[in-house]
Amino acid sequence: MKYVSTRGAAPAVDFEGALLAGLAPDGGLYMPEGWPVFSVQEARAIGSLPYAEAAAEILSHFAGESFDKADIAKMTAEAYATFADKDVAPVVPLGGEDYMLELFHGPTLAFKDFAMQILGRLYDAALERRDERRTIIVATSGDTGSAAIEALKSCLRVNVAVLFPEGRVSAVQQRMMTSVIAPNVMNVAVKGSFDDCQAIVKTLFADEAFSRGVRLSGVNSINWARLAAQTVYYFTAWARLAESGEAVNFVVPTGNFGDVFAGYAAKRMGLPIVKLGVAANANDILHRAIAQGDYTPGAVKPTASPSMDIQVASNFERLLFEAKHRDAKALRAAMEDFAKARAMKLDEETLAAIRDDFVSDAVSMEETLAEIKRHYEETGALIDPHTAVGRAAARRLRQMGALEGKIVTLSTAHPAKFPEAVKEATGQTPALPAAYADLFERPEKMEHAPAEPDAVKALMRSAFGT
Ligand SMILES: Cc1ncc(COP(=O)(O)O)c(C=O)c1O
Ligand SMILES: N[C@@H](CCOP(=O)(O)O)C(=O)O
Repeated sequence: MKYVSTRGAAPAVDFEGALLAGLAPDGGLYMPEGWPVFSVQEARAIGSLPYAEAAAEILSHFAGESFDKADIAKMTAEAYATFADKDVAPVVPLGGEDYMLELFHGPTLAFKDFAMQILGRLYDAALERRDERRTIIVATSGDTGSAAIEALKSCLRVNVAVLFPEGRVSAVQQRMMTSVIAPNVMNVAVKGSFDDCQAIVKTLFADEAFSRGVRLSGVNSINWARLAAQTVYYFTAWARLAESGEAVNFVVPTGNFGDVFAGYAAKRMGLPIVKLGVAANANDILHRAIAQGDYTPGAVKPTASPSMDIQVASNFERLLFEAKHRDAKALRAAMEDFAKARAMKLDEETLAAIRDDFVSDAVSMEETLAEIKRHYEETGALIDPHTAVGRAAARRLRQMGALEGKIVTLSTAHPAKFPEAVKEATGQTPALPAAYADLFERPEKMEHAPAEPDAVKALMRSAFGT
């Protein structure tokens, strides 16, 4: 299996090349040259396997010649043994045709662990056999950072620099990153938004001398291997629900458009999905893009669901690539115009292609808190604010008739990562799992930087001696 850049000006690479590169050298994102396609029977057989085996099956299709299936199976067995729930990604009925897919049972309590626990092991194996090192840069709005640190902190061949927006992640999220004190890990509190952090990452990739010098790599969802691993839970959830092979809907709380794009990939791989619901918070650029064709970022607004406080969503480029029939030249021009104008209007053909697969909604902060309260009163269970955005959107999309039949909402984080919002909504404080009981007694270590690439470069050079 080969991987091509969405901007068409970089050579195709194999899975290992895409994994270790993160971003393509032309600034584009790698995409599989073609989709592996399964019949409904095959999808059911894969989705009904124990989670780690389903993951090995799907990932081996993406990995091609890069990794042996047996090696991948060993990695997935180890990776998902770190999860607290025996089902790894349990599906919880909510009544009627509504379900929740719980994705927060991994070591850092958010869905990012599903892919990151695999990526750490793939990096280890690839760098060991190449006898190479990499410097990994991560932009985070709170969850990717801790998942990456947890997965990579004991990789001997990588250094990890994590950029997070100062004061814009929850206290638990921050501590889960900054309390890991290891020689190959550096946390940087950046004065700015997540978009500023993500823009610095892309600038450093584009800086050829720096990027080549430090052997830069990235494990944000720009990295195709992240999305490949995230397709798996769509298969296992569907197999549990669709007794007669019928199609179901998924509603996905969305920020960088990675998780919902993994759902789209699953659909392209033959999984019967009616629609994918994009649930945004007040940073509603993706809802405006899908509903009105207007992809124009505003200033990032702080909300009760901080991990989704994102305007420029990296993976939207992957969707545009597909919607424009993989016309990389046209997309490259569109992305260059977008970089200059900070606005993009989607043409009718592109919009129609997107609307074949997606519906969308945006949920305000008041609605998010009201949803946490409603869910608690109706079920006795606490949900985190990102999940609440998904549930509120799912209910509204059903009421409007935009979604019919079974709806699975992705529950993307543990409520204890966002105790302030949950308490405000319900008066209850969700308890952190035992592994984090002393989180606030642990020492913290972090650097501080303005939202400037040169400042981050200097910190990376001094921390890692590169
Ligand atoms: C808890 C949580 N939910 C939802 C999202 C949105 O996921 P994505 O960025 O893949 O759209 C994120 C991060 O972005 C997150 O951390
Ligand atoms: N919500 C994310 C933002 C980065 O997303 P990614 O999926 O591209 O890594 C976070 O928690 O950091």
